[in-house]
This record gives sequence, structure tokens and C-alpha cells, in this order.
Amino acid sequence: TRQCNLTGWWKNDLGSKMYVSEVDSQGNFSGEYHTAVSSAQKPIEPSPLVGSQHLDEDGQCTFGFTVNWKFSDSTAVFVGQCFAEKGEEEILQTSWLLREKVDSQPNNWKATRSGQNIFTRMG
Ligand SMILES: O=C(CCCC[C@@H]1SC[C@@H]2NC(=O)N[C@@H]21)Nc1ccc([N+](=O)[O-])cc1
Repeated sequence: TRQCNLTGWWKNDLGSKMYVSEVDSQGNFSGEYHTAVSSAQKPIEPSPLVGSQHLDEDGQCTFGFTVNWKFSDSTAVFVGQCFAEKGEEEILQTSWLLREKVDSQPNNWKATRSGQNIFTRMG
């Protein structure tokens, strides 16, 4: 297996795109997330992401990142693993939690959605 570096452009099964900037020596990175879907009342805008990945010697790196939506009072966190078998395209297998702001604690029960996304490299 090859070392999986997250730097670059990725697209997921929903058509969302994300750019991950360089990953520093501690495995930290930042970038931007262009979601293709939203249940917010405002138009979609690119939103910042920050995260960190393991830089394991075996290359199958686990990572996490947070997206702070600029157009919605909500936050998403993604966790996942990069699979990069020799000769095959890299994919990111992720699970996410999406938390919207609710106006009262009794509504807390309905504030978090979860799901999965698969990302592949663009271009
Ligand atoms: O709509 C939003 C902000 C955009 C979320 C995009 C999600 S992140 C997980 C999944 N993977 C993607 O690529 N895109 C989707 N926030 C929001 C707005 C309203 C409510 N709500 O419950 O009303 C909940 C969340």
C-alpha cells in the first residue's frame, strides 16, 4: 500500500467537492468544502474545513475534519480512512455527523443527522 496523502481535490457521491491543502508534519490540514446539497434556507457557499490525519507508515491513514458552514448555523464532522491500493484510484471512506443549531434543549433530540460519503480524487 502506498502512503495516502489527502492533499488535492476530492469529489463525493453527492457531487460535493473539497480541497485539502498541504498536510503538515503533525498531520494537520485545512481546506474548503463545496457541498452540492443543503437543507439550509440560504444559498450554498464554500466553507472552511480543518482536520488531521495519521501519517502511518503503512499508508492506510485515518483522518477527521470539521466543516464550519458559512451559510447555515450548523457544523459537520467527518471521520474516515483513505484506501490507496497500488494501481487503483484512491478513495476516502467517510462517516459524518451534521449538527444544526436548535432553539431549545427539548429540540436537541432532532439536531444531529448522520451518514456516509465516499470521495474519489478529481481530475
Ligand atoms: O445543510 C446544512 C449545511 C450543508 C450540509 C451538507 C452535508 S454535510 C454531510 C453531507 N455530505 C455532503 O457532501 N453534504 C452533506 N446544514 C443544515 C441545515 C439545516 C438543518 N436542519 O435540520 O434544518 C440541518 C443541517
